[in-house]
Amino acid sequence: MLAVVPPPVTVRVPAKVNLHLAVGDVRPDGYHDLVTIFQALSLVDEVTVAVADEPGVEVYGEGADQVPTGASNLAWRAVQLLATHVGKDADDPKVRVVIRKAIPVAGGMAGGSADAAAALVGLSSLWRLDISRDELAELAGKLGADVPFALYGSTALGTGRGERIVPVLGRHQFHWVLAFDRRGLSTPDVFDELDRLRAEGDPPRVGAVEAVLEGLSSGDPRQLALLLGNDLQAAAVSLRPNLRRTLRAGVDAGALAGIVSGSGPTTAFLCEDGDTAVRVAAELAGAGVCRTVRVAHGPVPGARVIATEEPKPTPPEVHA
Ligand SMILES: C[C@](O)(CO)[C@H](O)COP(=O)(O)OP(=O)(O)OC[C@H]1O[C@@H](n2ccc(N)nc2=O)[C@H](O)[C@@H]1O
Ligand SMILES: Nc1ncnc2c1ncn2[C@@H]1O[C@H](COP(=O)(O)OP(=O)(O)OP(=O)(O)O)[C@@H](O)[C@H]1O
Repeated sequence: MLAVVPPPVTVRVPAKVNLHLAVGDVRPDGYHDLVTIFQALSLVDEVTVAVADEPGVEVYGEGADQVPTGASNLAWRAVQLLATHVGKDADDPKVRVVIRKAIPVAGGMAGGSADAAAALVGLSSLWRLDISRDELAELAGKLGADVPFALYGSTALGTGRGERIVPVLGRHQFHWVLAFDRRGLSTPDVFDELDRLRAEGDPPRVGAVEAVLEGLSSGDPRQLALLLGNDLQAAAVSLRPNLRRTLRAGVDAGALAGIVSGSGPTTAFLCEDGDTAVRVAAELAGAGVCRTVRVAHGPVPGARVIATEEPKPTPPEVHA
């Protein structure tokens, strides 16, 4: 009898921006305690997993040449972790992973984490596993602090290393412009720089998270704009002083506020509405302060299997 090979599974997974990122002291394990509000945006990677005799990873799209295709690829690490968890051979899982990237690499938007979350969801379907999202989230937390959020998407409060996720309810959409920088930034370097700045002085700290939750529930981008904040911003700007100019240029172009996204160097600009976002994007692209500009909205759902015929959204792209 012929064995039936299941068809490939494609998963769409969003980038994130941190609307609020409060960083505590460094812990004995080298991580920092965080209180953060994540929002998933309509800037997505697509990850396809397929049964294959020749295992491996292929990467296409935004920044593909900077992404490892070997054992250090986060999506491949997810394959191996899930294989071990369900008793398969992690060294020969008979899976091929194809990643189509739109999320900037080392951009502070959790692109690698998103791909890992997508691989977990895709394999659960390919291998027909009876595994809940909460069980997947347990595994996801072992891969990186940002991975569990990419499973859930929408808007959520993250605590611990950022891996403990509680959904934030809300039905309002917000409109963003994202400015990609010319080169990526290493997340550990940015946390180290914050520790250094704190040892030397008193870099700004964000306010209380409750105010941001209220701003979100109001649905008023003007109110939310006043409350956006990121403790890592001073460190990212210290390592990349050009970000100061980018942040200024976005606000000059008509955004309500701009912040560094996570550990940067991507900057995210909150706009009044979708039309304003397109105008701000065009002006920012013309200002020559960044590599590429994208328009996005959020919140959007987390990693989910898509029908193969579902068209990929193509956010307006403007090259600076
Ligand atoms: C900056 C954020 O994107 C905000 O959401 C995340 O905190 C980073 O999450 P991530 O990239 O998934 O981080 P991981 O891959 O788990 O950790 C990479 C490195 O970042 C630093 N790190 C990360 C998360 C955290 N809460 N404290 C840290 O100090 C540590 O040096 C760690 O070794
Ligand atoms: N699938 C992947 N996609 C992107 N980068 C990957 C992937 N797997 C491994 N990496 C490595 O991880 C590094 C960080 O990439 P990533 O895009 O996740 O950063 P980031 O968006 O700044 O992450 P975060 O916001 O979670 O800190 C890259 O420099 C790359 O070498």
